[in-house]
Amino acid sequence: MTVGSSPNSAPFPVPPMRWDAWGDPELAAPLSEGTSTLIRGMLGVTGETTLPTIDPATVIVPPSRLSGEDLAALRAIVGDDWVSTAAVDRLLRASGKSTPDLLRRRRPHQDAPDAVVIPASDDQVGQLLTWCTDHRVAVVPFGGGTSVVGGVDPVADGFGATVSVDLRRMDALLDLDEVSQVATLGAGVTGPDAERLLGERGYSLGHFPQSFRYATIGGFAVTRSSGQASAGYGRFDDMVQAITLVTPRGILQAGRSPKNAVGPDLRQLIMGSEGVFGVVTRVAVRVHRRPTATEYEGWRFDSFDAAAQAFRAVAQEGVMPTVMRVSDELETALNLARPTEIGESGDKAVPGGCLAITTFEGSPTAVAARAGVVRETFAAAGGQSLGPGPAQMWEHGRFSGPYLRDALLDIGVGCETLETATTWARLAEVKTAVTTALAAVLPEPTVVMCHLSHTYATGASLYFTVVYRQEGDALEQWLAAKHHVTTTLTEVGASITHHHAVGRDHRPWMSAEIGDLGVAVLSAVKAVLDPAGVCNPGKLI
Ligand SMILES: Cc1cc2nc3c(=O)[nH]c(=O)nc-3n(C[C@H](O)[C@H](O)[C@H](O)COP(=O)(O)OP(=O)(O)OC[C@H]3O[C@@H](n4cnc5c(N)ncnc54)[C@H](O)[C@@H]3O)c2cc1C
Repeated sequence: MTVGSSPNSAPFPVPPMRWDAWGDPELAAPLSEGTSTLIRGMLGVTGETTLPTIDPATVIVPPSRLSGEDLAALRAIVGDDWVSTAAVDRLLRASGKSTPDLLRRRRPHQDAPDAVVIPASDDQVGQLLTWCTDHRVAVVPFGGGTSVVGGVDPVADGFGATVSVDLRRMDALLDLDEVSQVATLGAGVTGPDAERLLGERGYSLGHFPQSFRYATIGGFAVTRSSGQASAGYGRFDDMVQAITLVTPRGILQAGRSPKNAVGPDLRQLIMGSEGVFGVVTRVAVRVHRRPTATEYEGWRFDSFDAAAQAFRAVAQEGVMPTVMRVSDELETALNLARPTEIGESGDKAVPGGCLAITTFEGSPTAVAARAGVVRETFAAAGGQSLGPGPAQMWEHGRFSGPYLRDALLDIGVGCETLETATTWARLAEVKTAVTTALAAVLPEPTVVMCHLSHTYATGASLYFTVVYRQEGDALEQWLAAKHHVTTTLTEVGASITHHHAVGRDHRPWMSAEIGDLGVAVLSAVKAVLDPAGVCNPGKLI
């Protein structure tokens, strides 16, 4: 079955998103001639990419393995209009958006779920899970499809077919408790819709991952996402008050008060479950009054080590900005904190040093007090204030970085990100280990840049961007590098992921991270909730 028309004219379109690249086609821009020449020269790229993009009309998607009777049964559950086997709909939900995903999208034969099914209620999700259990069909929950770890790949794993269960009809603000500042949102609400729905009532969620425009409340919860404002508002798993999971065995409802002592916290079991225990249909989250004041300040530090010490001092003092982020020397030199200026000659205000940015949101009094404490700590640690400009510019361009990756792939340059977390005591060692591991397996010169943007009292996440010359089979080249660097992370005792989650890609290292007993515990929970194993096979455990 060929796609035959643009995936963007699908019967069930996703928010404007290229099927074979990141984001809104309207916002994608090719690299300027100057930038392209600079990067190719820097990395020694001479030829064209080994994998050019392909015409969607020539893409071949296997026919659906579901029979007419199967589809009639699915339609009886969710309604006639909410089941599709159109190749375009299936293709739009066939993978996430990692670099390996985008490289696979440059091939004519594509794997895809056998149908897209869009339920509207807990009851419909429950009926779907029962039908899929009885008919040996795998279920892949789908939020925004922004997974970068193979989380939405249509893995059949011994089942007769796969269905993509898209949560987009669960898109409402179901409740807002203004006294407690807790909002209950449907799992399919996207980042912008959450801000719009809450904004109309004077509130904000404050969760802004770089995938904000597409990713959903359910996706944030089950991947334990961390947004750019994690310093001020916390990770998504810090915000969750209650969560509803529909499983093949029934509904698991967890959380009825901010904290309790009722045995292990089942909310934590559902968060991070990545669809393997069932489908999250709604989440109650802490929200904030919309800020009435915002302050921005950029800083220069002599080195990444000096900046990391300043960040540690701030986190351990406990008075945090809303956003706190620092680029290492290389990322600063290449302007990656301000993607709209990439390829220009680096930040002249921070020659040889590192650019840090802070923003503060809240009431004018709270903002002034927090900014004062942070300013004092940064200055004492050798930071030099650059005024509001750099932080405002970062905020302006903060969602545009991922578009660059597709432009780089088009000129034969590989680009991918990876992340980890460790303690402050091991931060420098882990940063060096990752950089060395990538340089050892990718062609010389490979550029490995790093930033800190999720900071805690006891440690931080390190986020790396890798840019390298593609050689041979571009997909195999990156998979080999990723394998080597993930193994290195386990060897140096750092986490295999801080917020990208496990999915299919990190699954082989789960025993190294949580031990065989840890994997057995999660498998036992799955056996209880999903005895037939239909929920997202091949992911997490
Ligand atoms: C360019 C880019 C930037 C990114 N930036 C960030 C970032 O800053 N911070 C961050 O944390 N992550 C980031 N990510 C990763 C990704 O956006 C997150 O993992 C996000 O939380 C996934 O949400 P989603 O709705 O798109 O989920 P999907 O990609 O649709 O699904 C992710 C996983 O969750 C499962 N799932 C989805 N919804 C449900 C549900 N309702 N019930 C049960 N299972 C479900 C899926 O089966 C899959 O296993 C980025 C990704 C990209 C491509």
